[in-house]
Amino acid sequence: MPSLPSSSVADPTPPDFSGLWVALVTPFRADGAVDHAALAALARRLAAAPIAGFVVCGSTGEAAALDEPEQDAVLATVAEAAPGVRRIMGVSGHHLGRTAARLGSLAGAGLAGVLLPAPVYIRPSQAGLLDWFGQLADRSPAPVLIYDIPYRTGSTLARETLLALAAHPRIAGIKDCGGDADKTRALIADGRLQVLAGEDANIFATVAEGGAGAIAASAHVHTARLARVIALLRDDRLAEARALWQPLLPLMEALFAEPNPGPMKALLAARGEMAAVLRAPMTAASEALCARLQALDAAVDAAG
Ligand SMILES: O=C(O)C1=N[C@H](C(=O)O)C[C@H](O)C1
Repeated sequence: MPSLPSSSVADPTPPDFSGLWVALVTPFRADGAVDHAALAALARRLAAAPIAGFVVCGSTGEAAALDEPEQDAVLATVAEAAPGVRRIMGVSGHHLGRTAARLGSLAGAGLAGVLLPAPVYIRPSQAGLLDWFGQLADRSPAPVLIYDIPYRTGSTLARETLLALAAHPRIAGIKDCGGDADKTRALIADGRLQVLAGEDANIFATVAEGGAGAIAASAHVHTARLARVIALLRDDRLAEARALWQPLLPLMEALFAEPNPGPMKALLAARGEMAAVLRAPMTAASEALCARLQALDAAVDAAG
């Protein structure tokens, strides 16, 4: 196994990423511009729930369709609307120098962390992935969460690679969309990375097996309920957690029945919180799914 490049000095206190992080959508107006008023109102509403914080400009935030000034403006709006809530910023790319420079540009942003995926489109070797994350972590102004999402990046991070990266003092956790339960368990057993479920339907299993929490797009709705599920699981109160979780699952599955974040934006639009507008190539959810989402959303409320 290749070794890590040189790294920075360890943080004295390891950061705590446990709990529920909301992977924020970026609302757009009908003319396609970022709807900062809707974003601020959304951040204020969610800040009242017991969340760990926000993930800004992740895949749910349509970061790939935002230029850097827009991403900075989105981050600023969230920080201003909910100043007491921690923020993780998504940073992705496939050019090492430009991605490192982007990280450097966020130095004064007061971030709790950055969420870094593998370089998209390139499909490097495991040694190349180790180098990518190691070099970026060396230069990151905030603790790094590895975003393991092979179906978006095209690169699978092997268990050995992740365990090697866990030795880096700036790499604190993983958003786990890896689709490999054995790998998830090995990381939890190893204990150095905080494992956050990144697939909404896997939240229960991951946290029940010792994961620290979740980063979830579905957390825009029934937020307190989902946060409670995680808290109960972390407290070994399985039956109570299951009772709250089960009514959420059909809605969660429907929220990913079409490409995220179309369904979530449709539901938030039906609640009057924003327009159901996405930037190309993402598309709005179908009318049939919108109707189903509203029925499933009401069913969670009815479940009490
Ligand atoms: O943006 C995120 O973070 C999330 N992305 C996943 C995705 O790739 O669609 C879903 C998850 O709920 C949060």
